[in-house]
Amino acid sequence: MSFDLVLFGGTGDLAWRKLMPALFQAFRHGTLPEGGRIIAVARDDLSDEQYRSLIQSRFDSVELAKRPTPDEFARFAALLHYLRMDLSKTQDYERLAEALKARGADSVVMYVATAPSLFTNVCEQIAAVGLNGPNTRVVLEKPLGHDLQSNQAINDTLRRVLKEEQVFRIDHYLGKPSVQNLFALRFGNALFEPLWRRETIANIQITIAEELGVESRGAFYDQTGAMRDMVQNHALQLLCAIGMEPPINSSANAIRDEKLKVLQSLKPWTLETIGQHVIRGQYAAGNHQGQPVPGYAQEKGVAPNSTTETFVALRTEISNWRWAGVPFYIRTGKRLAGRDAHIVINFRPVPHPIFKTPAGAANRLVINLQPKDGLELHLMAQGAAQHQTEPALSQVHLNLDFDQRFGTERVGAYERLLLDVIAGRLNLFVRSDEQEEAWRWVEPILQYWKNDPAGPRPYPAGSWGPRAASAMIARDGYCWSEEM
Ligand SMILES: NC(=O)C1=CN([C@@H]2O[C@H](COP(=O)(O)OP(=O)(O)OC[C@H]3O[C@@H](n4cnc5c(N)ncnc54)[C@H](OP(=O)(O)O)[C@@H]3O)[C@@H](O)[C@H]2O)C=CC1
Ligand SMILES: O=C1O[C@H](COP(=O)(O)O)[C@@H](O)[C@H](O)[C@H]1O
Repeated sequence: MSFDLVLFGGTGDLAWRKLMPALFQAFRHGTLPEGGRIIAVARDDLSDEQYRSLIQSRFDSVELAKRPTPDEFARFAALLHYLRMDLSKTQDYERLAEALKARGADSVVMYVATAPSLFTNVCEQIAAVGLNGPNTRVVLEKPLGHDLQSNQAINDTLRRVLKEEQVFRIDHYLGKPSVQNLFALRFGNALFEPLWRRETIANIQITIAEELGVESRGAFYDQTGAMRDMVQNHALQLLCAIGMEPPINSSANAIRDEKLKVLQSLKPWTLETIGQHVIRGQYAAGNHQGQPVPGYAQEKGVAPNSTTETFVALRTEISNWRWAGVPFYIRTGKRLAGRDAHIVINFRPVPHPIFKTPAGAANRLVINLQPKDGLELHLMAQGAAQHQTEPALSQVHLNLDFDQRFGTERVGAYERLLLDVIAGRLNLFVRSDEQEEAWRWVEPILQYWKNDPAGPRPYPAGSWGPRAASAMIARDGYCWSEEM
């Protein structure tokens, strides 16, 4: 099957850091279909050879195991081409159309890795030159819009020029092997299903902690913040994977239908619940791996008086029969104490204890997403022979390490997602209604913050966020995983 992959934004940060390394890995693994052509598009005046040299030099900063040998790069480079285009100019799309139509590949993937402000224009222009036929797939990066209204406007444009099944909205968390294992855990095993409900589960915690700050993306991030950057998409997708009903089959729409229902069932916000259950923070100067680091407001591209949040912790509920009354906590932030994404399922304690147990002890399933990838099941056990009249139990855990079991060379998120787009598989992409529902749910919080003079709470870089996040969960009688 021949394909053309047009990479709008071919000289940008995402293309260098994520997409090219992922395409090379697919090439190395022999999974990139034969007969492919990758056409990078940007405004610089470059020849194919100059573009290939640029890409080759960028591979020097890729970890050694993922770096091509000269021979591998020479073969990979033969797929790379460059087309100079200004995406705001109609006439430039004619040249693209000529290049693509002359070849007539079986499928054409348009990966729009440029500023979000160009998304709708690119899609309209593609259609205007007749490149929106059934063999075209358009990949759109996040963020798709800034709020519900702008997201709906983008989706309206997309609907006018493309069919929903031609649109691949990326959420790269769905491409992570650890997140796919979450679906495998729930829907490939019968063991947990009877326990996966309000009667047995006390609360669920989703943490996506980042150790890094905003790096070189300060100007972008300052307009975005953690709610739009991480909660509206990645964190809510994880919540859907945990909370959804088993889909009727593994088709994209069956999975998306169930995720949509979870989003529609999220407890609506009131001013009172936002005030009590949503904590926003911003990192102040602190430490990163023993070295002092500046606060967020001192980062390049960030306004010195910025009120953008770099941390969010919140409590919500899924209002349906399975989950009514079970708190779901979400927490994400930059410059936290470690890079650690995991989900904790805290089961209820035994109803009638006959053993002495550590305070607050109960079964717990920890789903490690990154950097560890695996499962930990925490159980109670009696250790060495006991002579007390009242036997005491301690906590032990079964530990399943997927990196050890399957190796760390598993297909990475962008590699998997790119291969899926080329093959036309939509399962790991987000449908417009899901995305709109997620925006609808975060919207009242964004509005509330606009009028909240208090601003985000400072937290020292290298900590676990503002103390108010611990106080919020403590009001329910629980604590975050690192305090357990
Ligand atoms: N970088 C990241 O880690 C992530 C990025 N994203 C999203 O990916 C997208 C790209 O981000 P990123 O790579 O960081 O952005 P960059 O600013 O680094 O790159 C933008 C790219 O678009 C090109 N471009 C901009 N304007 C035009 C134009 N008018 N005509 C032709 N090309 C143009 C630029 O080339 P030139 O200006 O030379 O023409 C460049 O290649 C954004 O939507 C971002 O939100 C999402 C998740 C993570
Ligand atoms: O989408 C984004 O994700 C990254 C975190 O991704 P990860 O795969 O490294 O966990 C985040 O740093 C970035 O701000 C956000 O735009």
